[in-house]
Amino acid sequence: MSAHKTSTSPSFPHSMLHRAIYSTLHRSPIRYIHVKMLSLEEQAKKNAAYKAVDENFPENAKVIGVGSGSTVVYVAERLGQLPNKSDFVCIPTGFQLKQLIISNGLNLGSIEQFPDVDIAFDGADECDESLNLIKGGGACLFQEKLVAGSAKKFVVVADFRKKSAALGVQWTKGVPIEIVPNSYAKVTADLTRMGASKVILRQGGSAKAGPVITDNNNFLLDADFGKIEDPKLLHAQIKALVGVVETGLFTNMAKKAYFGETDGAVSTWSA
Ligand SMILES: O=C[C@H](O)[C@H](O)[C@H](O)COP(=O)(O)O
Repeated sequence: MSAHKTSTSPSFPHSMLHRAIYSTLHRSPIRYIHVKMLSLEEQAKKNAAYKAVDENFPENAKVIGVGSGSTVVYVAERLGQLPNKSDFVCIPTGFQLKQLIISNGLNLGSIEQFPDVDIAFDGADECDESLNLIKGGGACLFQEKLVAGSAKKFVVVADFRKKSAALGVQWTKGVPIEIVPNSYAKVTADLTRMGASKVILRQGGSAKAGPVITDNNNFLLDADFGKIEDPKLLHAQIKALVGVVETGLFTNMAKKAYFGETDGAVSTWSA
């Protein structure tokens, strides 16, 4: 399935913004003004998120799914600016968004209370032109799939770095796989037999000694399969392993993807 692509002019070109602020500062007697500048990547995330919300928020929507990561921060921000924000509830996909929903003055709900989601917005670690995704770089893949799978429409928001010719090409950390903790040795061996060149039990690094624990009290494996020719088949094979809760391969789920570009434009891919 080939994707339909569009690109729109920037509504607020990044370089123009920089030039305007630079010249204002140099003409001003007050030289030391604190200006919050977004990096190119952050501005791209924000542009994509704002446009995705503006173009897709359904009229009279009551239940909105909001995923996890650094890009959906701007989705929550935009939702919080809507004049009708008291008319809908937002369903988070993890602890991070629960807090952001509250801090943006939005109504917080749960997927147990509201299993029929009108639309879900979420980021991605990698997206191909058929809108297959790798997700889970932030350890939230299970609840993300639960919410996206409950939504009438699933829209991806990302910056230019996430576009890829095929999964496993741009994102080289491996496919995130959520597993029941005591199955990690068995599932690691299974994945290696299936052809993974490297399987890593994700660690908390300097923030935590030992493995990352997901919001569902599970572990994560990152399994490197190189370039993934058939994401749907690979997902089915991994999912069939005893111990696997969910994979970070999202296939046939997203309807549209918004990418913030380096020049301030937003391009889209459609399924
Ligand atoms: O588990 C995390 C999620 O799948 C994120 O949506 C994904 O990692 C993308 O995050 P970001 O928007 O920070 O690139």
